[in-house]
Amino acid sequence: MQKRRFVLASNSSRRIALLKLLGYKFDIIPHEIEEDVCCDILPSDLVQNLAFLKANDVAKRVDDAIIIAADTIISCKGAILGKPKDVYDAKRMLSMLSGTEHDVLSGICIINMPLKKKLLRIGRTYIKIRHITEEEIDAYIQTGEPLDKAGAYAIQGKGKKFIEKIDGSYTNAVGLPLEIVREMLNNILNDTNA
Ligand SMILES: Cc1cn([C@H]2C[C@H](O)[C@@H](COP(=O)(O)OP(=O)(O)OP(=O)(O)O)O2)c(=O)[nH]c1=O
Repeated sequence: MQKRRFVLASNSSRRIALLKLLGYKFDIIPHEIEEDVCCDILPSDLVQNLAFLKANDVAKRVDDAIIIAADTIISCKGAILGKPKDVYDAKRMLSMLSGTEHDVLSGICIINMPLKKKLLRIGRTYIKIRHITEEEIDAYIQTGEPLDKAGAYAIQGKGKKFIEKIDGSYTNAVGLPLEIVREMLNNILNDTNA
């Protein structure tokens, strides 16, 4: 049987670390997509579309492989939050999220190039954030942690102190729902033609 090559289309150190936990050997080829978090689309459609664009971007640059990509956004009171543009945007996001509840959505796309098949799934985690004072927001932004995270916080980092409640997959909030990815990869490996 032809040896399958797995590729993670990501630059995220968190996604790389999470995928390693599943025990698969994989190459890392960062996508080159400019993510545009627009608001005239359902959050669930947006996050899956972005995950597909990332996987498809790398699929154009490799021979037959199984490509995994993901995208994570925050959906809060009708607003969609991606990564902050700058420290001011990070402050806007954290002020909006302070004292509220919201969903973290991660879209997963796996392209099985040998079979020309595409799998799309979505993970959803409910998060409740306590009230955060302006001084705490400014101090948190100073750490730099918020600047490359959707919603300008990291549940797995210094941002954990703001989290009042988590309902659902922790790894989904970090950016790669392992339960879902494991199931998708098992489906692909069980696919007799793969
Ligand atoms: C909500 C939340 C997001 N994040 C991260 C996950 C993602 O890396 C990032 C959202 O940005 P994404 O655009 O999903 O991903 P990325 O640009 O970091 O990486 P790539 O597109 O190359 O795969 O926010 C956390 O690390 N912790 C959290 O609690």
